[in-house]
Amino acid sequence: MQPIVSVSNLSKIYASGHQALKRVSLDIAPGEILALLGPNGAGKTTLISIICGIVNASEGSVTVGGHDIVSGYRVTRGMIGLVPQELTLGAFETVWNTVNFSRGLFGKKPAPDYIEQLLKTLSLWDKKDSPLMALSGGMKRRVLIGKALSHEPTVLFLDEPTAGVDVELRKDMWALVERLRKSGVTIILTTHYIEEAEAIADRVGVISNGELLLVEDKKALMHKLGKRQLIIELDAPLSQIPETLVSWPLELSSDGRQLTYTYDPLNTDTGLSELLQAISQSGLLIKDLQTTQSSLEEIFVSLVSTKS
Ligand SMILES: Nc1ncnc2c1ncn2[C@@H]1O[C@H](COP(=O)(O)OP(=O)(O)OP(=O)(O)O)[C@@H](O)[C@H]1O
Repeated sequence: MQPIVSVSNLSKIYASGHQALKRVSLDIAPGEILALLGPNGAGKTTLISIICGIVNASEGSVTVGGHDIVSGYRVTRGMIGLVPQELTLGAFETVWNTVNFSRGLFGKKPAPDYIEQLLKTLSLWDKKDSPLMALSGGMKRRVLIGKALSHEPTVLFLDEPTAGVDVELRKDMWALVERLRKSGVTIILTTHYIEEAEAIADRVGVISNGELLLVEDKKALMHKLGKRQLIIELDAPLSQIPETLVSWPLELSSDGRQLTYTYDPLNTDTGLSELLQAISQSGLLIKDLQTTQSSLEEIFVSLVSTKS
């Protein structure tokens, strides 16, 4: 399938001499949710800003829907909706007027039915006549999304959509992103929150120091890089690991009640059966067993730290 957004060898050196992007290449498939994950200053906003035509690239090229973003700026900008990081809204205008006005800026004919549907999707319909200053922070964020979607773009960029938002609202936002995807919009979001990428993305891109370290299917990434641990809770505490088990890479907890065995779930031979047999042969009684999978956060931290 042809990518909806294609970024090729993109570099950006700001006038200050700072290189914010280093030869980034990335294809985004129609209808996917891609999360760009990276620490402060990694280059996420710079990447989005170039694709949206707000910042010029120093090198490389980008196409949106097959059109070059420089020579075909009007077409590509019309295909894109951008929700910026900051809340930049007037105070006295109503929700209805704000969103309709944004549509007009793209030279689109009024479409009250579409805007009504959009405001309903965003749970803003009952606020359509409210002035923006009367809205909560979460509602204002949704108005920004409404503005970004007012001209019916096919690609939506969300720059840190849930920064500074409480947990409940964050979950609402995730549900909203899923609803938007179902309506056929491709979504690219930047985030510092690993759990956000874990919760909603199909693919995850990790940016650090202007470099795209990887872009991978979220599940495959967690599967590939994730280690699993078997935690064995013992019936009685141990002061040390018994002789018969010292050849196993086991860790004993400080209270002597837990043994932890770390293994690679992708290995055909995880050693689990043999380990459990050896434990039973050594006379230890097992009270409980549990396994844990390392999270995207651990994977992310280890990736970024090995590269810096
Ligand atoms: N106009 C500019 N002039 C000079 N340097 C800039 C400019 N804009 C951004 N930078 C620098 O480029 C780097 C990347 O910034 P960018 O805003 O793209 O990062 P980010 O990943 O979006 O960070 P954050 O998560 O904090 O928003 C940073 O070091 C930043 O200071």
